[in-house]
Amino acid sequence: MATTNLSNYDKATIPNAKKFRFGIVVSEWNPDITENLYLGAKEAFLENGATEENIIKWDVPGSFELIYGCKKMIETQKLDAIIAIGNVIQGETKHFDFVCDGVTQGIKDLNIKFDVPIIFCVLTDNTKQQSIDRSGGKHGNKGIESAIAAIKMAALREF
Ligand SMILES: Nc1c(NC[C@H](O)[C@H](O)[C@H](O)CO)[nH]c(=O)[nH]c1=O
Ligand SMILES: CC(=O)[C@@H](O)COP(=O)(O)O
Repeated sequence: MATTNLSNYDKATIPNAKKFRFGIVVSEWNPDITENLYLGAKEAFLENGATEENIIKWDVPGSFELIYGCKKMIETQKLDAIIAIGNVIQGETKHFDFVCDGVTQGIKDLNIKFDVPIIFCVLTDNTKQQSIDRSGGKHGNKGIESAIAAIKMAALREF
């Protein structure tokens, strides 16, 4: 099955992020993965003109808590876009299915309810290796891709 890697982007096609303020909510489950996703996103923001003081990071216990964390961030911070970062890896039970579906639906609902785009950067993988490959490995870094999406959506939000 094809795996799309958008981590290598043409900077000339990305709006300058200097005037935007971004939030990043990061799940503490699988921190080796989520921290790499966060660092990829932060570096991409900075590379495209964002400033350190305009990148707000909050940590939450797990991917399911990304929903409340993003909601609270929207309600208390003045932001142009948010990235929700998590990594859910299949275990022995159906809990994987419920966490993945719950966070997907929750983030979708927030995108509908509020006027701040939330980018879905939750890796939902069968194996740890799949997560490694997508957080700075052979399939790129989904954190970078999410930051580019956040910049584009922040620009779109201005219309
Ligand atoms: N198994 C994983 C979880 N599970 C925890 C849930 O996200 C949540 O924190 C708990 O159900 C309490 O509400 N979370 C991940 O992010 N990744 C996993 O692999
Ligand atoms: C996605 C999860 O919550 C999962 O990693 C927990 O593992 P298990 O299904 O073996 O309890």
